[in-house]
Amino acid sequence: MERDLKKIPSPSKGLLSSEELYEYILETSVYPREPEPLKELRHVTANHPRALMATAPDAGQIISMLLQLVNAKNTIEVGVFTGYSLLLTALSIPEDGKITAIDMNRESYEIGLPIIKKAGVEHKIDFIESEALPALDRLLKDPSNEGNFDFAFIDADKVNYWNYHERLMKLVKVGGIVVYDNTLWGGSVAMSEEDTPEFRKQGRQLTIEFNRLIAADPRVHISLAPYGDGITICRRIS
Ligand SMILES: C[S@@+](CC[C@H](N)C(=O)[O-])C[C@H]1O[C@@H](n2cnc3c(N)ncnc32)[C@H](O)[C@@H]1O
Repeated sequence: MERDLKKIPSPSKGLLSSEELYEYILETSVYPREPEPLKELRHVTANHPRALMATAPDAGQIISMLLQLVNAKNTIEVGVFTGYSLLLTALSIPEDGKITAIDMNRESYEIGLPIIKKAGVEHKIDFIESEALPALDRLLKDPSNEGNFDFAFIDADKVNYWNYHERLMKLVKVGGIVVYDNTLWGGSVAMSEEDTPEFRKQGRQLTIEFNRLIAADPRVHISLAPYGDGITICRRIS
């Protein structure tokens, strides 16, 4: 029997006023337009014990639109997991586009890889199994990489977001876009310390600090948008 992949639950990260409202957005606007390979990858990832790590489909939809709006061809991804955001990037950039995808865990990438191959987009991906900071520093050692990227998506360890940002301000061209995931951290950024569940406390502090720094950074225009777990869209302006 054919599975109805539209029905796989994507848990709300709690930012909207009700689960029903989030479901409404997914059911009316996201799932009907989600490419089949992405549905399949979302389904495969749903069985993973850390399935919640995957980029939310509604965030994916706007990221795909941004990629196409800026005609992104050469992109960076930090934090691949099973590859939802990676596959959506690969499906959104042209045939000769390239994604430098960095994750220290190749095992999870391999869960999604058969679907990426079946979708015919593996040739666009250069997967680097590494800690992200040294990998970005290696890219920066080659001067031809400076300003050579049109787009970057960052979805890894929050403790390094500002370190990634400093490197991306050299790698991504002026006019290019950098998107940071989880910048509302389950809504905890607006909670008091006492009301914040223990497991969210450290991420909350790191996210608040990152949001403060990026809001004061004159090198970028920004928009913190409540898709998924919150995404901050930056456009490099200098
Ligand atoms: C939230 S998940 C990424 C989700 C992914 N964007 C998706 O759509 O499924 C975070 C990923 O970052 C990776 N990661 C965490 N810290 C890292 C680091 N310092 N260097 C490289 N990868 C890291 C983890 O291995 C994990 O796969």
